[in-house]
Amino acid sequence: MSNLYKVVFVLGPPGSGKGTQCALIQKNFGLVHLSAGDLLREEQESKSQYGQLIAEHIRNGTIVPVAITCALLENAMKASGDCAGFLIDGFPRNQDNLDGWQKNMADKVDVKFTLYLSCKVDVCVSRCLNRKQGRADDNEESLRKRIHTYNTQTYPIIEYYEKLGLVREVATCRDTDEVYTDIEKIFKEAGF
Ligand SMILES: Nc1ncnc2c1ncn2[C@@H]1O[C@H](COP(=O)(O)OP(=O)(O)O)[C@@H](O)[C@H]1O
Ligand SMILES: Nc1ccn([C@H]2C[C@H](O)[C@@H](COP(=O)(O)OP(=O)(O)O)O2)c(=O)n1
Ligand SMILES: [Mg+2]
Repeated sequence: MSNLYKVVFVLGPPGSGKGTQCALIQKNFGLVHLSAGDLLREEQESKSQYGQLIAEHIRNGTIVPVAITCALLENAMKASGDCAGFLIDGFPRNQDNLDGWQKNMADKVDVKFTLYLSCKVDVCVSRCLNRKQGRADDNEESLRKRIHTYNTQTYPIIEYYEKLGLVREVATCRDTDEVYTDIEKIFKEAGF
């Protein structure tokens, strides 16, 4: 048991605060934050053979095939050395992600729970439009597609983990520090 990687998945709509809260959890609990979206953007910017495919999925708000994303996550986990565990942000985002993860990673990890950051769509959209990170997908058209993908493909994954009793939900339409106070309790209760 002890040499399995501890994993917490972090899911929620675009702009719900996954990256913001993961940075705080990483700092205070020593878990390593791995954002699937960030890893895909880095892969796209390197001279990857998948660069164009990744760019198209990001702009269209659709989900990159799991073989690419899961390999990036596994490589990042192997490269990170000893840590309290991993916060896997923005994954698994659809059934293909989940199937690929179960096939390749299920016997190497101990999934503790899924942190579900819930937030109203209008708040999420306005946060993304004001994010100012120069992202190709923080525009109204891409956001409409990303929200559609979230509702039709990602939310069912949250429901899957809910049925297993593995979802911890935190409402994020509040100040960052109020949200984090609730998250901190959840991680303490889980023994981190
Ligand atoms: N609780 C909050 N209140 C107000 N703004 C927030 C809050 N959490 C995050 N933000 C801002 O909203 C934007 C999206 O947050 P981010 O953490 O990147 O979300 P996600 O990774 O879920 O898309 C960022 O500009 C961030 O600074
Ligand atoms: N598991 C994943 C995660 C992200 N992606 C792609 C498609 C997503 O719309 C983009 C951006 O994801 P990211 O998690 O960075 O976006 P948000 O933080 O939710 O705003 O990356 C993916 O294809 N597969
Ligand atoms: Mg993010």
